Amino acid sequence: MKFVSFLSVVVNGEMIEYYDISGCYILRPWAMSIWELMQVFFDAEIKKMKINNSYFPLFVSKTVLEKEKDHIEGFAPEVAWVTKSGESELDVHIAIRPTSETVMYPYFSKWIRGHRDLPLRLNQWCNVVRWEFSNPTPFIRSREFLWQEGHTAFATKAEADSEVLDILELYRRIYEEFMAVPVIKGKKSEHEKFAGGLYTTTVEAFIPNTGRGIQGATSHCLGQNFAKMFEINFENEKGEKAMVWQNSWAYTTRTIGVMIMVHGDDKGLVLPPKVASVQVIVVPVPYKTVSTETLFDACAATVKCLSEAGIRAESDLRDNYSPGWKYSQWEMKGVPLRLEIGPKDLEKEQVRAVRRDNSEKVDIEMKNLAKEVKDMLDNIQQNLFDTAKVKRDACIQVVKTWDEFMEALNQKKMIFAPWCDEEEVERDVKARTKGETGAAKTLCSPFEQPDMPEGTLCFASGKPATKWTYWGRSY
Ligand SMILES: O=C(C[C@H]1NCCC[C@H]1O)Cn1cnc2c(c1=O)CCCC2
Ligand SMILES: [Mg+2]
Repeated sequence: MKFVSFLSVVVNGEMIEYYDISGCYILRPWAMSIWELMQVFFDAEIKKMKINNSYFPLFVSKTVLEKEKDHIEGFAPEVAWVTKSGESELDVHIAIRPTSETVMYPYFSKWIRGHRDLPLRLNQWCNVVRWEFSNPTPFIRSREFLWQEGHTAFATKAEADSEVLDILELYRRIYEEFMAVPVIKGKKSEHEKFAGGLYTTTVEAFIPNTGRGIQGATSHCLGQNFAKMFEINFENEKGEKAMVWQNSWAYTTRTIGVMIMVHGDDKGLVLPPKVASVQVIVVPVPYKTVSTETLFDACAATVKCLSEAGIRAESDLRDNYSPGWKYSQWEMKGVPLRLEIGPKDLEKEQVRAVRRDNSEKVDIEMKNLAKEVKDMLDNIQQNLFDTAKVKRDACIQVVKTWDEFMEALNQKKMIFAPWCDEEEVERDVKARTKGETGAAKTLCSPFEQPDMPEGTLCFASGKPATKWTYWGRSY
């Protein structure tokens, strides 16, 4: 899907309404229902891990936000401030949270005294504000977005390291099992990681149409950096004073934008069944040989049968639109499966099923309806993932030299290259590839590392390569 059609599809598909403040968007039910379906899964999973939801204030005072310079300095321009209430100036300016480390951690320090207070594991579902200036895009880059942010504290590094990967697996599942989007699990480079942390793990997606990588979600080990900053100590079993080991992790409404870009086609949105609030739309095809009432009753019975089988089905009985008009509207909205019911179908006690992913048409006997539709929805979910994976894999290009790298970059590839893992070299690649379409950067070093033959040299520096790393232009 071309980028320009992305902007029109999210509006025509009734997901987004533009708002009069740039970079802010209205999430209409067609989008909010996707967010909620993912939230149901993720919230249940973190509850199984004994992680508790909480809610911290939206506002953070200037003094607290700027407690640690290096945490905030790179981001300062993005922070939105409240400076007045009514006509009177606030003596202490108040920031709107762009993330909640500085909001939460003074209280982590207060609540964590002994090892029995650990692990402390909190999550919050909320909005954050980052007043970005680069091209605002619904879901992908907005000045306010919804996310969940997890913040956890442990007595040992081993526990933190383990949770980082548990959460990253949940993010992989969100993309691959719900959004049908293939992702690569890996570690961010020193240059790309969250500067306040020890290391960042990520699930990286790729958009074949634009040839850009996109960070899907991140799970950071913060080490003891914030514990030092906020004096989050505890008395360990030996009675010694020790600093906690912390993680923080988030996924955002950006996930919806990635799903749209990967699956959308020239007819509009294509929703994977797992995240479709309407999985099946039943459309009557009126004809003079049969009464509208009979037809509508058949549609209602079909919806009832599917709903009782746990399938999210609706019927479109509007009498002011033709079947054809309805077909293109529900295709634009990306409903995975359409069932048409006309006089012939009634006679033969069947329905005409039309798949949104590959436009296949097949007749289904009414008596097997629920089972056949369920199998078809599962097949659509799997087919969307398989198709996306084939497309994404076709974009991956292994390179060994700078020239091969530049050629692949200009062919909008997701580049896999042996790298010396030196930060200076990454900075240099960024500088050498700067252009109006953005510089190349590391996307991640995958956990699954192919073997590195003895003597392999870094594509950019010619030094001995130590890591296979994905590179590309990104969002
Ligand atoms: O937010 C994080 C790290 C972390 N925050 C909590 C959830 C996980 C992870 O995103 C990094 N970060 C990004 N963006 C900004 C900040 C920032 O710390 C601070 C202020 C302005 C913008
Ligand atoms: Mg940012």
